[in-house]
Amino acid sequence: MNEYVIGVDLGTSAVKVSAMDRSGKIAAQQSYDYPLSQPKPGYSEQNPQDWLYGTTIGIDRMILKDGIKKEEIKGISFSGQMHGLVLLDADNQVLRPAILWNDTRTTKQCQEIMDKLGDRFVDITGNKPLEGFTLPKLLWVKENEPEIWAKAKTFLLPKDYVRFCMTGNLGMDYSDATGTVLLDIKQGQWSREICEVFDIPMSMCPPLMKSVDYAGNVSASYAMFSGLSTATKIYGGGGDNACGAVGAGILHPNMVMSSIGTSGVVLKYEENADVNYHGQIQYECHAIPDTYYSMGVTLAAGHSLNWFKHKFDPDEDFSMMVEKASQRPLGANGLIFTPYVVGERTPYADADIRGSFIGVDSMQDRYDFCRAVMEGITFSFRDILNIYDQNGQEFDTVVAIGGGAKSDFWLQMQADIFNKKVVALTNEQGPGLGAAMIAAVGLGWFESLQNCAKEFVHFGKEYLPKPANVAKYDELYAIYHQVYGQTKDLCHALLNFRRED
Ligand SMILES: Nc1ncnc2c1ncn2[C@@H]1O[C@H](COP(=O)(O)OP(=O)(O)O)[C@@H](O)[C@H]1O
Ligand SMILES: O=C(CO)[C@@H](O)[C@H](O)COP(=O)(O)O
Repeated sequence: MNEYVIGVDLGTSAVKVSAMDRSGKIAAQQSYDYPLSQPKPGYSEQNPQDWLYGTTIGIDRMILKDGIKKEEIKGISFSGQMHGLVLLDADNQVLRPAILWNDTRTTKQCQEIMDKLGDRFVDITGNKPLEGFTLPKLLWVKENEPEIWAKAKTFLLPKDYVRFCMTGNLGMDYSDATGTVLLDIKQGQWSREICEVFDIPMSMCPPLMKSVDYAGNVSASYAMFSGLSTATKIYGGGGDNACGAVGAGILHPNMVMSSIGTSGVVLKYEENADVNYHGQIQYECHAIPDTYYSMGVTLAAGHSLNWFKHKFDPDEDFSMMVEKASQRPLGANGLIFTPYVVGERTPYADADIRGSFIGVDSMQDRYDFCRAVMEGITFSFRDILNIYDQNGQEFDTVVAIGGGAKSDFWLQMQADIFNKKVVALTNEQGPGLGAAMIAAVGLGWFESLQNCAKEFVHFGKEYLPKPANVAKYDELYAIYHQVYGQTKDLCHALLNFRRED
């Protein structure tokens, strides 16, 4: 009989499920899209039931279409979009739509956190409070929806909700728990001090577990709903960037991951909890027990390109649009784009900044605009790499994952803009692969994630920087880098104008 582990990658645009055999070979992959609701500027919500249905349909399609037998599914684990707030009542029913990582309604609550705890907050959590994180969202609900807050008994993150529906057991792993900014990162416990200062009952915080910990078997009720077997074991899983790093083989400090998903991430493996970036970038527990990672986040990386495609080029296939953009000259005929279409996180923690096209000329066409969008997203990653440079952090290889890594052209652009070697995986599904690896280690197929990586992670093509392009991009980046400072006041004024309506 074949034996498989399934990695569930619960993304923002879709859930992607991957079944891997013991040798790390992909046996089947399915995905299922779900909607994102943005009812007001800065709001971003999803319905947790959509995640559950999407995941179940994805796994069922593997059984029905790809010939995977339910008895062959030995273990399942998760990679989840981080920070999103799922509130449950005393009967563990969902109280309101989930407020997602890219929702920026909580500027006031972030300010309140800094006013009350300041640097002490960064000491405890390793992070500054930013709009995307979970604690400010809890405080927002408490202040703005007191009737919902009164009923709230537990909070979970997106993938924890799906795991709960599968097993009937509540829990959260450390890698995702750091992203709530309620975890004391050095002690590895929920912070009593933060809970007390903000009057959050400790009982709302779910039990903590390691990513590779056993979380329960498929429950009888979920087996009935999904057709899965109750013999299948479920493991904790991790935040999508921790899982992406595992799946991308980022297991040493000399390697960096770049991920172009809905968000964009530049991530570095860190060996201990003491490295201090003073909240300039995020600091999180890794899915690998007792290790950490740091990362900077572009709020709208793939989302900017997706936005551009759907609004201005809806009928064209994604790959074709990108292919035509690759034929436009480097620098898109003098057009620069800043990807702040939903605000920004790193290096500018600014929920009210918005994107710009600078240098619009009547000779440019839509593919110049598309190319400028891709270049602008990649420049925003260079802004994050600069923070590592300023902190004296050295690395020589960038492993690229996410939907953006499907494009050869974008991978070469990353090498040219970063002036580093960029390596792709043979399969761009890094987070799903990381989640499957967590299940494989949980089941005892491998002693550690590092050992599993030797079998499961396969690097593909390498992209080396082309010196002529590096020089041109250096020149362009110097201009890009000024756009934030020069458009900030204008963007804030325009957003205030919208808010007056
Ligand atoms: N063929 C392609 N070439 C370049 N970028 C692509 C392509 N297909 C998708 N993308 C980008 O990848 C993004 C989705 O990445 P993905 O990792 O699947 O996101 P998430 O995990 O957040 O749901 C899209 O928004 C788009 O910008
Ligand atoms: O907010 C963060 C990390 O802090 C995001 O990276 C989310 O975790 C969403 O990821 P994708 O849907 O883009 O993969």
